[in-house]
Parts: sequence; C-alpha cells; structure tokens
Amino acid sequence: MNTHIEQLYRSAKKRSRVIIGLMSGTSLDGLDVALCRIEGQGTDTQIALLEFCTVDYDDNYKQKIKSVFAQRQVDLQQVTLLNPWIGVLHGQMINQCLAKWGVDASDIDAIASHGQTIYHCPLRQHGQSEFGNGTLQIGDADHLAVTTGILTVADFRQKHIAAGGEGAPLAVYGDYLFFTSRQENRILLNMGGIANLTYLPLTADSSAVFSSDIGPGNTIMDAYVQKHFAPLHYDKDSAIARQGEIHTGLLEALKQHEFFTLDFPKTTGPEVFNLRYLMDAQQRTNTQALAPQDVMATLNFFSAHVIAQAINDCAGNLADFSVYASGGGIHNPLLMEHILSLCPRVSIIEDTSKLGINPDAKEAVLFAILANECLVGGQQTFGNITQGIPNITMGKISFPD
Ligand SMILES: Nc1ncnc2c1ncn2[C@@H]1O[C@H](COP(=O)(O)OP(=O)(O)OP(=O)(O)O)[C@@H](O)[C@H]1O
Ligand SMILES: CC(=O)N[C@H]1[C@@H]2OC[C@@H](O2)[C@@H](O)[C@@H]1O[C@H](C)C(=O)O
Repeated sequence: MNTHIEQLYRSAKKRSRVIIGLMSGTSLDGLDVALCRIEGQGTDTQIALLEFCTVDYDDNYKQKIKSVFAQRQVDLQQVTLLNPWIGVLHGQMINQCLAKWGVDASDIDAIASHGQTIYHCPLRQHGQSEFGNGTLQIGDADHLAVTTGILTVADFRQKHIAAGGEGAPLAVYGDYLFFTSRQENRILLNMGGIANLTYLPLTADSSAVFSSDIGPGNTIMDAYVQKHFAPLHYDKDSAIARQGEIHTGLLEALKQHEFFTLDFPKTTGPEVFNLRYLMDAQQRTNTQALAPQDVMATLNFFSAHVIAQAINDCAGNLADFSVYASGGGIHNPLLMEHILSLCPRVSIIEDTSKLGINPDAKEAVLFAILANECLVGGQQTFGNITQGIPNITMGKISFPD
C-alpha cells in the first residue's frame, strides 16, 4: 500500500488521535494552538484539550498581513510571498509549542490549520452574478507539513462554498457535535473580530440547528484603537470606552446597514465592518470631531447592540435558553454589561468553560474536530442547504514527505 494511504489508514483505525488545531482570526493578535486528544467521531466525539497557547504575532507579522488584509487592491507579489511565509511561520510556532510542552512531533497525528483569512466575499456582498461566494485563506499547508514533519489538514472553507455555503461559519459543525444538550436550548456565541452564533435546540434535531455571523465583535473597536491609541492593539478591559459617552446620532447611523436586516444565515467580515464604515457614519452625522473616547463608547455599544439583537432574534419565542460565550470579546467587560442590559431574557452569559472548553481555545479546537472528521468521520447531516450547513466533511491533506 502507498505509504501515505497507510499512514491515513493507521490514523483512522486508532481509538484516539492527537490533533493540533490552529486558528488565526480576523483580530490578527496571534496564532491559537490547541493540542487535543480526540476519541471517536461524529456525535460520539470526545475531546480532551491537553495544552493551549496563543503565540502572539510581532509587529512585523501584523504589518505584513495588514498590507493585504480585507482590501480589494493589494500587491499580488506580496500575497504570493506571504502564502508560503505564513505556512513556514505557523509551522515554526508549532515547533516552539511542542518543545515547550515536551511533546514529540511523532506523537501528533495531524495539524488542523485554518490559515489566515485575507478576504471574504459572499455573492451578496460583491454582487457580481457571474461569480459565486468567495473566501481566501493563506498560509500554505505543504509548508506547514514540511516545517513540522506532521500531516496537515487545511483550507476547510472551500468545500463549504463548493457545496453551497458561504464558507462560514464553520463553528456549527463542532458546536453541534460537542455542545448539543438534551436539557436546554443553547446559543453558542463567539465574539472575535466578527461575532457569530450557533443555535442548538434541546431536541438535538439537527435540521433545526443553524449558525450565522452577526456583525462586528471587536473588529472596528480594534482598528480604531490601533489608529488613535497606538501602540495599543485593543481597548484592554474597556478602559477607553468607559471614559466616553455614547453618541446616539452616531450609534443610529452605525446601525444602518442592509446586513442587519437580512435573515440568518449570513456571513461578513472586516471587508464591510472597518474604519471606512465608521468614517462614513461619522460623515453622515457630522461627528468627525467627536472625542476618541466617545467614539469608542459608541462603538462598544454598537457591537453590543448587534450581538444582543442577534441573541434576541435567535431566541425568538423559545420558552427557555442559555447563552455560552467564547472569543476575545468575553474579556471586554463593558461589552458584556451592555449585551446583558439589551437582552432582558438573559440573566447570565456563561463562557464555554462551563461546558468544558476553554473559551479562548474554542475555535482552534473546532478545527481539530473538523480535521478528525476529515480523517475518520462521515458527513454530518443537517437540515438543508438553505440553512447554510451543507452535509460534508472539509479539509485538504498535505503530507510532510
Ligand atoms: N482584556 C480584554 N479587554 C478587552 N478586549 C479584549 C481583551 N482581551 C481580548 N480582547 C479582544 O479580543 C480580541 C481577540 O479576540 P479573538 O482572539 O477571539 O479574535 P479572532 O479569533 O482573531 O477573531 P475571529 O473569531 O473574528 O476570527 C482582541 O483583539 C480584543 O479586541
Ligand atoms: C471567513 C472567515 O474567516 N470567517 C471567520 C471570521 O471570524 C469569525 C467569523 O468571521 C466566522 O464566520 C469565521 O470564523 C469562525 C471560526 C467560523 O467559521 O465559525
């Protein structure tokens, strides 16, 4: 048998696999590295998070990604060079983590690499009917595999689009396997650069499950802080927003976007919700001279408003439900206070540690689950494609040799 097929076969026959999940999100803060032991597959999946760390990106990395990130016109040579460069860098970061944890590469079955999204554009957004939905993640998996010596599963989003989805959110595939409960309706809320949610009914009826992006989580706040409060990268503990006052005129202008009127499921990114979006709203309301602290207070409330509205819409007329949060937004206390104040039916928002998953690691763990499904699982069955969740497994496989 071909040695690569043999390797896959051996791995698939094992009772459990050790998989490193990687996530590098829209916040460009660092690479999340989750070392997971995964037993079984499908609804029998059991996960143990053995180690987790975020390897911070240095300014050089951030600057290089920003030069091509979420922009319609970029230097194509730079994109071509960044693709392998990120692959090698992510590989080196994994090697560092393994050395720190005292784990040998030969003990790892696979790396599950999300890569770095540099552009996301559903058809609704680009509006060119001859093209479909599009999304692009770079950080080549062959380079990761060769740098680490570990089989790498990557580029998960293309299959989702090929099968009729928008390429996101993929969280639902992991959330459904891991967080479905027979005791309560659950809303899993992730607040990264972009916020998204997954609805898991207590009936566990997979055809009623859905997942959707919500709109801006931290992305506009982060971009504003980086521009007006450099060298800060984000509004740590809401310190800046707390000093300001919400400007209701600007807030109303920020709320005016077609995206918020669309039904779930839908996806978006910093291609839409960025500093230009804020500047347009400031121009329309003549608030260009507003104190930066007031702008931050308004942006914080704006994110809370869109997130709360999505929770309230998702909950609809459910008699009872619980919300479990993850992503960097949970560390923004003012944002959390606002969300609670805007969701009268929610008395507490727990984070996913209550369900056994470190909230900062959740997305990296998700990709480990997706890689496990790619290697040994079968297709999950959800309702139908109108919910944006095609019945597929995702990921492409790169061998180190
Ligand atoms: N102590 C804190 N106070 C305020 N905000 C914080 C704090 N810690 C983290 N954050 C926010 O969380 C962000 C990082 O979130 P996260 O790592 O979930 O993003 P991401 O994975 O890049 O996003 P996405 O899910 O959109 O891809 C930071 O940029 C910051 O805005
Ligand atoms: C195209 C892309 O990278 N989208 C990300 C982004 O970050 C949050 C939100 O927008 C979500 O849709 C998605 O990531 C998560 C992991 C997902 O697919 O579930």
